Amino acid sequence: MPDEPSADAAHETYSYLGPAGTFTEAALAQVEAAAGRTWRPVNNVGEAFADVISGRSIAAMIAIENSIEGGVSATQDALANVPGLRIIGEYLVPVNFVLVGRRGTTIDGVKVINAHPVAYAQTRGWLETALPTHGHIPATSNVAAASELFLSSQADAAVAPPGIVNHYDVDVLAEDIGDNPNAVTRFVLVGRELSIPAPTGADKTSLIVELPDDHAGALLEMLEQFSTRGVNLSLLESRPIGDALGRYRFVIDADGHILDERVADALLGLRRFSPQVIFLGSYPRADKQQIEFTSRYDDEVFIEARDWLRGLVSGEPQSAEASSATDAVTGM
Ligand SMILES: O=C(O)C(=O)C[C@]1(C(=O)O)C=C[C@@H](O)C=C1
Repeated sequence: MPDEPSADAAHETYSYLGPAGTFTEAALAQVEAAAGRTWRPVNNVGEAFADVISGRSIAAMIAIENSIEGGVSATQDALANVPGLRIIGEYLVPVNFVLVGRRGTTIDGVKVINAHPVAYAQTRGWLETALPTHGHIPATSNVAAASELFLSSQADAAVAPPGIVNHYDVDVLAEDIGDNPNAVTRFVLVGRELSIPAPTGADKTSLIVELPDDHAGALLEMLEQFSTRGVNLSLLESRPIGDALGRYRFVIDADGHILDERVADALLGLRRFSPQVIFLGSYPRADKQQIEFTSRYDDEVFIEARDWLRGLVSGEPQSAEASSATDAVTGM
């Protein structure tokens, strides 16, 4: 089987949305373990995840959220539908864009533009003002948008990362065309490794959760699983499940790590409540911001409460000193 990658080769390979020069490649450049390894450019999220599942690559770097456009739906849907994937790290890349054309193109001659849909959404305001009658052809990545200008593309120009001039012989027709100069894209490194990185105190847990049969308050009940354990959410997005109109799953990022008692307890609550909970991983936050929560959700409070229950069940006499787990732990 000539196509079968050797275990060593897979161990050496990281997949990313290519070709070279994409923002995804810039995210992969932040991964220390990927330095000096093979970087395999792919055309879409499905191909990247197939590499990981088949063992061709040890991990894949994938865009998951943009500060302007929101969640990258192709990634969220693939994470919901491809079993066996785990997020092992997150990375942030500031994004801004230029408009480029083949040598000699002038901006007045631009009628049709190649652009990745997420990049197009981030430059739409500028394009609608500068080129109000333009047409748009979607591209598989920002760099592919520019490279296609040299194939049989109908487009006159492309939305691309500023570094594109290092890869292709193009004229820059306009700079800084992003609608928001502070735009950032969040990327995740996805692997198959089921062991969970140790907690750092600045972690995130990603989940996909379905609601039980349609009933009033179901979404509120799901959110209560977090709020009653003092767990803050940094992302909550709905995506259609796809089997019928009006059925949604929820993509969730919760502050904390599965080894934090309050997060583990929220997961137990979700598991009892929801017909499907997909655990995508607990991993260090890119911004390294420590998670803050009130002391009544400390690990020790959960542990003391469990010990108390165990004591009751095994017939131990109750201590009169503290009346609740929080009091016992905080000495209040
Ligand atoms: O085309 C690229 O450069 C990418 O890395 C892909 C991608 C994305 O998939 O969202 C990444 C960042 C930008 O926000 C737009 C496109």
